[in-house]
Amino acid sequence: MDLSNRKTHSSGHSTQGKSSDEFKKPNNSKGENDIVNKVNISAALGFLPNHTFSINFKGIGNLHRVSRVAVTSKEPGVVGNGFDLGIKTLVVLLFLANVAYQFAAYFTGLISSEFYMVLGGKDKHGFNIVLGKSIGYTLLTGGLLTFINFMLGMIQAKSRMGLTRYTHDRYIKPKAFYDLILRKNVENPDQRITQDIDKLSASYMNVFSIIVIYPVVAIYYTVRTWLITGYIGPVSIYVYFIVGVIVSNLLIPMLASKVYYQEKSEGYFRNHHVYTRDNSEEISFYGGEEKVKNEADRSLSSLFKRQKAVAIFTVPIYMAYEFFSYFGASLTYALVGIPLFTGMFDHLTGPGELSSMISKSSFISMYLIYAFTTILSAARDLAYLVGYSVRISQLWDELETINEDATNDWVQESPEGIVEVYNLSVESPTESTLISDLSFSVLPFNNLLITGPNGCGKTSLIRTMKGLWKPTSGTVKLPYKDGKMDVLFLPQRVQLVYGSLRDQVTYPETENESNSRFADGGDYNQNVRIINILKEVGLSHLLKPEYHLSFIDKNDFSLNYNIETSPESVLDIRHSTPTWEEILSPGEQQKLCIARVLYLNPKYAILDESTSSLNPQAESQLYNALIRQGITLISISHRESVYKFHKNCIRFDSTGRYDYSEIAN
Ligand SMILES: Nc1ncnc2c1ncn2[C@@H]1O[C@H](COP(=O)(O)OP(=O)(O)OP(=O)(O)O)[C@@H](O)[C@H]1O
Repeated sequence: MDLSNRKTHSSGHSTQGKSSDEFKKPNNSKGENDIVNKVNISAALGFLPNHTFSINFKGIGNLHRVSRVAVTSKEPGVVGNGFDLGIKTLVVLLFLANVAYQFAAYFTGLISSEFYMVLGGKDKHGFNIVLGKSIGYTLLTGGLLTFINFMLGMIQAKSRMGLTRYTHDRYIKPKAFYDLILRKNVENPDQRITQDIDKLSASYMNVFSIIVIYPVVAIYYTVRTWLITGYIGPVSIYVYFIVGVIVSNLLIPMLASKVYYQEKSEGYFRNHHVYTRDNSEEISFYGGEEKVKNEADRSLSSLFKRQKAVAIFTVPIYMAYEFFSYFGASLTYALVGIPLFTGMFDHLTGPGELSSMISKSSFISMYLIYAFTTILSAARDLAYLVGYSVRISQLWDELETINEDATNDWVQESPEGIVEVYNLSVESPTESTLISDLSFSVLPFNNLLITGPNGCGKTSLIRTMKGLWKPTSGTVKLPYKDGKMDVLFLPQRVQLVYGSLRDQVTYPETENESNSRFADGGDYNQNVRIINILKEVGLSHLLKPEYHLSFIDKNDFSLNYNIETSPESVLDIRHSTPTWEEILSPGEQQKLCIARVLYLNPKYAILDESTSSLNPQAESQLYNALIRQGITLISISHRESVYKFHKNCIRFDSTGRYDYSEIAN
């Protein structure tokens, strides 16, 4: 039997195995590969899951839940379309291919005994037949393994797609991800969505097909071994594995904890370099290179110590692994000695008959060992799968809870179409009072300025008005148009989006919404509108092709025809990476956000420090543009320069009290 084939087959799932500690550590993709490689040496030892990942009914329930979502997903691409088979069909094909593989592996394994027979008997005709059979079986086994790996790849992609879309539908929606991140009950949701789902998808169908098929295979080869060696053969193989499991269970937890700490240090070390990259300009201005280098070196030294510990603790594991690998091979031949020396093979006298029987017997006991290895490694992988599905289910449970109580009934539609706040009291998540009993209303064109010391709760007020934070009491009434809030909230931190200049200005309007808004004049009107707005906010230089040429990817550029002659095509250049933050100054970024307000044209706009990076002249230009367009403004600002654009002012103190006054302009 060609062991390399069997290794290829098992590699489809064995690389998915993880140290239990990995589930606790921060996201670190390079480190994860390392840990997998290190722990993978356990596969041949037949590692059982260690105590942290005992498989219980609840865990299996989660796995069942996750699998059901993957298999029943109706996402395009997951269900069949044309020649593209659906996930359920692929799972059935995978199972059948695994069964077929068992037969092919059996006949391929016996071929060497047939070779011994024909070679021993110098049977040329027989040799040609066996050679032909050998080539045929090898092609069949190789073909089946390729097919199995292909099926696994397809199932992985499809189940990942189904699970991720299911999660996206619950996660990326109003309040859901905001509340999830605010509550902090489920850590690292991003890692669960991008990594855990992928890892789970990669192996669970394979693990199931193994767990369904291999016990039958193990029973079959146990009986065959028994018939050749008597009870002693299967018993010694069983004992061999029990010892292997015990040894591995003793050794792996020792290494796992060392690897966990190494991974943690690895994460810190990487963070230092991410920090250096993200703050390159600031570090250079401060001249902080030496300080930053010292920190990075300190982090490297800590990582080095932990890496050394892992290397030291790996020694006994490698020793055990090597011993068990070689001993397993010797054991199969030792077992063949039993029938040989007890006279069971004495009737074999023909040329090649004895060596053929030895080859056949050793193959059968070797396959029994292999079946055990596969079952045990699948059992270990199952424990990890349960771990992943528990993490994914936790995320779903939390999202379900959030989505069930995702009410913001304190925010209501104002019948008068104005902004009104009644007796609003707000606490921070740490339950300190920020605002008590606040009431005000903002009539159209009566712009309101909100000011007060840092941290007094100005942004928290607008969080509550948007429905993100639940107030301890009070209600908010806002104007609505076509069933949607007619108030645009511009957050303090600028958010630029992936995509073109057009996407920056039109965010968060969807393409369908733009299309219906500009249905009469088509794209042209939208283009004229965006170009005029960009000119109005002082960003007309972004409309020059030369401005983009130095930043765009050549491939992207080739998608944009007429760039030299048609200024509006400049709106659609997509940067290959999200470079808008890099290429625009903070002031330009704020101008782009105001351009958004002008484009979306809401009845009210709430601006949180939205002009803090602008010079007074640019600030005036933007405020005048907004006022000219008839948008009523509620501004949060510390700047004296904006007073003149407002009629009224709310000034908070740091105890939750406030003072409402008219601004004398
Ligand atoms: N997620 C949070 N968890 C705990 N405390 C928070 C959270 N968000 C805000 N706070 C606290 O609530 C208080 C009010 O914050 P808020 O952002 O409303 O201040 P602000 O008045 O807008 O300040 P600034 O003028 O500096 O922008 C602060 O003390 C802040 O630390």
